[in-house]
Amino acid sequence: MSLAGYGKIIRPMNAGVSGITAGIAYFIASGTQPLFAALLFFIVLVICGAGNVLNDVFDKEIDKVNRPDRPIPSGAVTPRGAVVWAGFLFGVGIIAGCFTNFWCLGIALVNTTLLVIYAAKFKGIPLLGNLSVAYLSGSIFLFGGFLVGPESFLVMLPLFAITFFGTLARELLKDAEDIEGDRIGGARTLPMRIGVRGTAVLAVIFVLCAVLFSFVPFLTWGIVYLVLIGVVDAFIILVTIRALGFTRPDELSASNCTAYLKYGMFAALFVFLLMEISAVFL
Ligand SMILES: CC(C)=CCC/C(C)=C/CC/C(C)=C/CC/C(C)=C/COC[C@H](O)COP(=O)(O)O
Ligand SMILES: CC(C)=CCC/C(C)=C/CC/C(C)=C/CC/C(C)=C/COP(=O)(O)OP(=O)(O)O
Ligand SMILES: [Mg+2]
Repeated sequence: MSLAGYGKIIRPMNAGVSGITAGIAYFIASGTQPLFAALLFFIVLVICGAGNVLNDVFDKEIDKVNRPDRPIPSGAVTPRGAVVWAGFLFGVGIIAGCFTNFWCLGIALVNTTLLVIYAAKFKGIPLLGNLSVAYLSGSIFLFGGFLVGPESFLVMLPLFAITFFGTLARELLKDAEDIEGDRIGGARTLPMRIGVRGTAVLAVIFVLCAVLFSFVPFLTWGIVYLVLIGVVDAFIILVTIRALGFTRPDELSASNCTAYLKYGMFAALFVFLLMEISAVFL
């Protein structure tokens, strides 16, 4: 057992970027209090981290095949220790959520419940697991906006849609990479039914939906945003179209398409941040 393992198992990059996303959403919704943004960052960091930990607990058999280097299959963290760690993080996140408002606390409770159900059940149900993670990612924008108030919903909706469809595409491609391990672990995923190529076609369709929604914020942020997000969109489309050329999970894994797609998603978040900074300071 290692303390580093308890840090690694929360997937600090994903949890940290998810937390930063909540802060960006708060300022996009016209929030002005940095302390509130920090509170949102912290809540998403610990709840997302808890979800990642619990995911690895339920995936320990699958990860022995797909990701043997992860903390639980590698022995750095025991399953029991991970369950306690996830419970602690969820508890801290919900308690911190009590210092927000009714809407944010509601989302925190719903997302905590969904993360548990996803790890235990939905992940093994074709498409339902993917839709759950896509909603969870998109909900970060709603969560950040709702601290300003429910009137932010329409402003955050396009950002929710961009994130929902972008994450949905990536989740499907990740499942296409993991077909062998998921089959051993007893999970039933959409790529098992439609194959790698069919999954890539769906991923391209969902990425194109995300790209279409990514043009909506042009109405607020103007031509500079359109140029920057256009470059990011082009990268994301090219990376996803590349997946069409593969028919086997190992080919798709070796291409690093899902990693590049994540970097493209992070680049999109950076464009949102840049636009918000320029709107406030320039
Ligand atoms: C077309 C376009 C502009 C798309 C961009 C969509 C967008 C802004 C996505 C941001 C998504 C987001 C909030 C990401 C935060 C961190 C993250 C990757 C969350 C989802 O993680 C679930 C995933 O299954 C974790 O897997 P892995 O990364 O392999 O550990
Ligand atoms: C808005 C609030 C309060 C919380 C939401 C915070 C979250 C969870 C946002 C992002 C979505 C996310 C990171 C979900 C975590 C669950 C997860 C790790 C899904 C992927 O699991 P698998 O399908 O097993 O794939 P892996 O191979 O990566 O384990
Ligand atoms: Mg997993």
